[in-house]
Amino acid sequence: MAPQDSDIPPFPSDIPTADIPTISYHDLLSFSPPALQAMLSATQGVGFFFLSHHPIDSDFMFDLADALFRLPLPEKLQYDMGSHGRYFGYKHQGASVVDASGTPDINEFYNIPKDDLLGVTPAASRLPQPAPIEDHTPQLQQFMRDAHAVVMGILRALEQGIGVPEGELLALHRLEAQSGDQARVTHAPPVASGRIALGEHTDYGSVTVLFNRLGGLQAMDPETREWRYVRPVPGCALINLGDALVQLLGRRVFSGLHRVMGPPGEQAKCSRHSVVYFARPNGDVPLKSLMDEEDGKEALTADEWIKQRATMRLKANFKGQETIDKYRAMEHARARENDIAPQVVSEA
Ligand SMILES: O=C(O)CCC(=O)C(=O)O
Ligand SMILES: [Fe+2]
Repeated sequence: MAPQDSDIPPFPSDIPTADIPTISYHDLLSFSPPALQAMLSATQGVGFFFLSHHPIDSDFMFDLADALFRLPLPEKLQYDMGSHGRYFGYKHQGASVVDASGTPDINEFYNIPKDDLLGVTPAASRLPQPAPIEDHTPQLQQFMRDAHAVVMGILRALEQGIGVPEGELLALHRLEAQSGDQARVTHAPPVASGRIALGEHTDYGSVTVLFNRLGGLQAMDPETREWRYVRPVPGCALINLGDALVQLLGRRVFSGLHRVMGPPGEQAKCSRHSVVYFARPNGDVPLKSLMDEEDGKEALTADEWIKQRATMRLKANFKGQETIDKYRAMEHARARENDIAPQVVSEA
């Protein structure tokens, strides 16, 4: 199935790639002014930054993904996310669409709930998990705690950089409170470089922590509106912000528009896994700006928002361009098209 690190063909050196800065986690934790400034420009521009010097071990998650996706399809379908009301479990290939005309996707993925793994959900309500997940429970718990801690570090740096009163964002993202946080593993079989494996989207939550070994991810350049491959940086996590956080911060930052294509060059021969931690606000948090006057509009809670966004691309709910347009404008590229400028952010 997916190749080991050592036998992955190199990412081609002759294709244009997205211009994504690398920022040290230590520098964000110490509020280094250049690091805060780099984070703000990235989250108001391309929407992504690489994070070096972080403590998260993601290697075992690639092995877990291999074991999980190798299970026979009928077994995976026992955990299908369509079978209960929560956005957790297995999404099979073709369950979502990648474009306005309804082309099916070629990614399968599996969402693992933070609340079930860390005991926030009462035992009787936890979802059953397949053996590869059960077998890795302690490591997964550690992965979730470490990824969540890194997200808290990023949120603290954003508070500092944007001028949110200290602790306000952190209080809405408590590890021990109910939320839609999840770890995700994905799998795409070898696909030609020009084919879309996962359609263009912004993430729904607060902060996404992504690990890639193979190319395939593309980010939209907000200036040129062109898609650019993201070259994975070994040892770094790739960070982007989601629409829930954009709303909490009154659009002072944006979520990066991205999609997954067949990997470039020689890498197109390989099966591809990615590993993700999606951090979201606690479920009952209303998604309205923490920093602006009340506009009197009823705000959705984080749980309501995630549910709407997460299910919009499932084939059963998808109504073409109408569905895509309804959830637009949190991302920079689209915001520019609609002439929404980022709000001014205080110098870090
Ligand atoms: O596979 C990747 O590199 C990105 C996956 C992604 O964008 C997602 O799962 O939301
Ligand atoms: Fe994504």
